[in-house]
Parts: sequence; C-alpha cells; structure tokens
Amino acid sequence: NTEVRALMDIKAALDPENNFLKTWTSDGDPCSGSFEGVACNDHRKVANISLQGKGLSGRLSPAIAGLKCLSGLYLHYNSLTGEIPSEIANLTELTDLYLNVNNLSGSIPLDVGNMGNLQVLQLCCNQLKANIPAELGSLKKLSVLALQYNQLIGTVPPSLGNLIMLKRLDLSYNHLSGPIPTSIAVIPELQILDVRNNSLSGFVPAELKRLNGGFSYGNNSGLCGKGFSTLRDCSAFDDADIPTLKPFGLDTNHTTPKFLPESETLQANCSHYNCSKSSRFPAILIVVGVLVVAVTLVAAGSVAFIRCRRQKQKIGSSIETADGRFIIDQANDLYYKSSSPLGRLAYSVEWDPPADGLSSDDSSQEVLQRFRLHLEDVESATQYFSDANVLGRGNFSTVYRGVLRDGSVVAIKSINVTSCKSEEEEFVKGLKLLISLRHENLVSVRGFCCSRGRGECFLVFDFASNGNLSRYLDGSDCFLDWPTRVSIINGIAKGIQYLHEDNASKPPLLHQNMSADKILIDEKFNPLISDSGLRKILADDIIFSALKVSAAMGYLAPEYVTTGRFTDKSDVYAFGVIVLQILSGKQKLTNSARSAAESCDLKDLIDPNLSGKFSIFEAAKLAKLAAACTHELSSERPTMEMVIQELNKRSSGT
Ligand SMILES: Nc1ncnc2c1ncn2[C@@H]1O[C@H](COP(=O)(O)OP(=O)(O)OP(=O)(O)O)[C@@H](O)[C@H]1O
Repeated sequence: NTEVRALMDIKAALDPENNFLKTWTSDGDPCSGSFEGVACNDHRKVANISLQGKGLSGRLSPAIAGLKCLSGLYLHYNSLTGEIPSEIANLTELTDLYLNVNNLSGSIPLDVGNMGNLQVLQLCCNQLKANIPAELGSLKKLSVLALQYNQLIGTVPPSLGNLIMLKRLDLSYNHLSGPIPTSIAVIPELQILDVRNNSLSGFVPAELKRLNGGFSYGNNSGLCGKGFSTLRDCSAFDDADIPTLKPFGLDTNHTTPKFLPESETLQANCSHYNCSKSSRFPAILIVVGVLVVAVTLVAAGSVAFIRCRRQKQKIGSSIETADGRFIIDQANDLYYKSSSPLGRLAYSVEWDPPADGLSSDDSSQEVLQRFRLHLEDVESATQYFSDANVLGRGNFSTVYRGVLRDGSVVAIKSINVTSCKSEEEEFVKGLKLLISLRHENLVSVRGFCCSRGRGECFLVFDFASNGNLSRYLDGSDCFLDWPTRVSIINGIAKGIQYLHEDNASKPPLLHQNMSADKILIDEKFNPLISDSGLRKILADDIIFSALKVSAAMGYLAPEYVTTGRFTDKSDVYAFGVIVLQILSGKQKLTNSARSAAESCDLKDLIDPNLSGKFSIFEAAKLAKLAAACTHELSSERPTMEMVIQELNKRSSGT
C-alpha cells in the first residue's frame, strides 16, 4: 500500500542505519500498533508519527507528503539534518508540526502557508537561515509559532498579524532586523511575544504593554518606546521606523532591508520634517535638536552600559579550569561547537536569579532567601565535588552525597545552567514551587544555590539512606518482605495523589518521570518520590529527553507516543508499572506480567523470593489495581484518588 511505501522511504531517510526504526517493515501493518511511534485514524490511515527524542540523525524525506491524513508529526529532540522538504506543505490535515531541537538547515518552505490546519509550528533550535516567509500569515489556525534559536534574517513580516488565533510567538535568538509590526501587537489572542536577542529597531508598538511580562524584548539595542521599563524613549531619529505606516497584508518586500544606513536615515528624517522650510520655527528646532542630541547621547550611553553589563554577565557561563580560573572565550566557543543543539541554549543574561533581587513579592522572596545556601556550603558538604561523593551522574545532572555543617546528611543535585529554563522568571517560579512541595512521601528540598561562576544550580535534598527501589528488584541481596512492599505501594500512591491534587498551597502537578529509580527509601523504609516538580525548572528539551529514558524503561504511557501529551493518567500508568515491579520483584516486566495481574494469576506474578509469604487477598487486590492502572486506554485507568480509595478499602477489608 502507498502509505507503507511512504513510511519505508521516510524510514530510510530518518534512520539510514536502521538502528531505531526496526519495527517499521515493508510487510508490516502500520495500523496494527507494531510500527514504533505510528498511530492511525479510524479509517486506518496514518494520523500520527511520534518519534521525539529517538536519536534519529537522518533527514526528513519528501515522501512524508504521501501520508495525506497525517495530523501530528513529532520529530523534536533528534539530530536531523538537511532541509525541511517543501513537499511537507501538501500535508493539509497537519495540526502539529514539531521539528524543534534538531540540526535542520536551509529555509522555512514558502508553501507552508498552504497548511491551513496547522495549530503548532515548532521549529526552534535548528540552523534555519533566510527570511521568515510572509506566507506564514495565511495559517489562520496557528496558535504557537516558535522559531527561536535559529539564524533567521530579514524583517518580521507584518503578515504575521493575520494570525488571529496566535497565542505565542517566539522569534528570540535570531538575526532579525527592522521594527516589530504593529499588526502583531494587536493580535487579540497573543499572550507571549519573545523577540529577545535580535537586531530589531524602531518604535515598539504601545499595544504590547497589555502583555506585561509576556513581552520579552531584551538585547535589541535599536528598539525604543514609552512605558516599557528598560526601553529608551524614542527620539526623532527613530521616527523613520514607525511600523504602523506599513501595510497590514502580505508584505512581499520584506526580504529587502527596510532600514537605511545612518546617513541616509538622517536625510530621510530631514525630508520627513521638511528641513528646507525649517526657517518657520528656527528657535524651536534648535531646542528640539539640542534635546534630541542629548537624549540620543544618554540613550547611546545607556545601551553601551547595558551591553557592557550583559557582557559581564555572560562571563557567568564560563567554565572553570583545574586551578580555579575561568576561561571565558573558550566556554562560549564550547557552546557553539557543541554537537547538541542544546549547547546553544546557554544563558546570556542574568543568572544567580534569587541573589539578584527579582521583582517578586516580598514573601516569596523571603522564602527563597530562607532556603538559599552559599556555594561554600555546597563545596564543603561535597568536599569540593569529590568523585568519591558522586551517587550518580545523569544526562543533565550529577548527584553527590554531602554533609552540611550541622552534620546532617544530604543529597545534592547539580544541574547545568544549559539544562535549566532559559526564562529567568519561569525558573524562579519553578524553584519556589519545588521548595513549597511538602509531603511525607516526597523527598524534601533543604536548600538551593545557583552559582553564576560555576554555571550550575544545586538542589539540596534530605538523604534517603536506603537507596532507591531498583536496588530491591531482580533478586539482589536487598530483600523487601511483604508488609514493607505493601506499605511502599501505599506511600507512593499518597505521594502521587498529593502532587495531582489542587490545594491552597500548590497547583496540581504531574511528575512525568516516575520510575523505580525515582522512588527512594528512607531509614524507616518509607518511600520518598524524588524529582517531584523538577520539570518546572528544567528546559523543555531536557524534559523530553527524560521522557525518552522513561519510554525505554517501560514507564511511558502509550498515549504519549501517539498524542505527545502527558496527563495525570500517564503518571497513573507509571505507578501501575512500579506496582507490578514491586509485586514481581523484577525490574524488567514481561508482557505476561500484566496479563497475569489482570487474570490474578498470582503464581506467575508474585516474586518467588517471598516463598509464598504474602497475603493472597492483598496480592489479588494489588494485581487488579496494577492492571487497571496500566490499561492501554487512559480513560479506563483510575485517578490517583480512586487508587487511594481502593487501597484504603483493601486495608479495612483485612
Ligand atoms: N535524596 C537522595 N538520597 C539518596 N540518594 C539519592 C537522593 N537523590 C538521588 N539519589 C541517588 O543518586 C543517584 C542519581 O540520582 P538520579 O537518578 O535522581 O539523578 P540523575 O543521575 O541526575 O538521573 P536522571 O538524569 O535520571 O535524573 C541515584 O542512585 C539516586 O538513587
């Protein structure tokens, strides 16, 4: 069939070595569920391809256009190279296109404007050059347009103002010039506009004030405007750039720079203000001229000062040599040479946020201050980050065992700055939330420290002396008796329920990375869930990579693969997998474990190392619960509240 042929072409280009897509075979059925990451619609047509974070290093084939009913294409967080094929524009049913965090080059195909159903266009963190096509303005259903961290040039097309559903527009960290079109500023749904780190200039439309913190414009020295805290006021020299004068529709000329060299701008201003007739108000003009020169000098001075300050702040992303000095240039170089596109996500502005006195309210600032530790505390606790104290190294962090000055033992998680949220305000908000989480079955945060010098943030947790749950699986020398297993299951459920619930002190939260490794065991054999809320301070790409690990370990719910969406029921799925692991005593579950749980075949399910010392009633209840939690359909899984009720019923029934 033609779809299988298209899929085989796509596979050959995406995964030329056949390392990751072995399940895609020319004699297979993509709608049987056997093709990894492929899901079909009711008409047995391919509707979704979800291969995010799979390590794919090939290209995207033009054959993709053969999947006419595709509505979601999720290829983010891979290492794809080459250009985005223009044939992609034939996918008129596509609603979600995620190609972010790859190494794609070339331009955004002009015909993308034909994809009238597109709602999310995620192209961030690639190497796309060229202009932003004005044709994007035809995507009337688009709500997210994310083009940040590319090398896009030219001006921002005013036609983007036609995107009436647009909620988020991110153009930051590109090489864009010219003004911010007023047409964009008046999009009714717009909540986030990020244009930081470009070369934009001219008046900032006053309408953008309504976005408050949702409008980020730093590091565009040519921008000016009234009522924006860090923008200089506009002078007469900025008048020529007034964006409101530009047409609203498709701007076919946007590829040519609209801005003249400084000398010509002066002439342009001159004719604009009708210099030849200036004798009508000579005195006023002289006064205005003096004022303009003075304002310009002050503005230029401020810009130079801000730049100089920023330059200094960039030093924060330096690396330390063995003798404790910082190598500034090499560090910046390293970010750019890094093979991972994430390397480019280095902080370029303020770091050490809580220390810098943010504009948050006093009480929450006080909370941060209360939990803030000094770098020396962390250094001495870990004996200067001695290898002997390393408990584990992950993809984005290292965990050390440490002893604080008061003698208490802690675990210290060091997270690289490039793995944290790049938006300072969001990061601090996440940090506050993380600190506020308090429950007997969650690992508590004792303190934190963000070091500009080291380019790292340290989270300090209570130490769980009995390691993690994985240590007790697979017949290792550590053995858990039946009552301990039951109480651990109860504790984990209570911890997740606390995360999911909405109460006065916290919003509902998803864990998203639950596994036996993340269940720590304290000295009384209570389970403590670690890394709860951590994703609130991590960069999206890091969260995706964690999900990839989760998938490889069998904790990721099937709906994430097909829809790319994670819900509370996805956490419930991971909980069900952990219950099966505890009951069977095995890390790796076979397909038969779930069927044994479903049919209450305890003989095949329960860990033989228990030598039959378990309650049949409890085991049967827990097996049924685990089967329900790992149901293929998320709608069939219980909520955590229902799980707790079930567990309580069980204890009152014994
Ligand atoms: N609070 C703690 N008390 C005791 N041990 C801990 C604590 N936190 C983490 N550890 C241990 O440190 C090691 C590394 O922790 P963890 O797996 O959470 O971080 P990681 O290495 O950064 O991995 P990942 O990238 O999956 O988050 C694990 O063996 C874990 O059990």
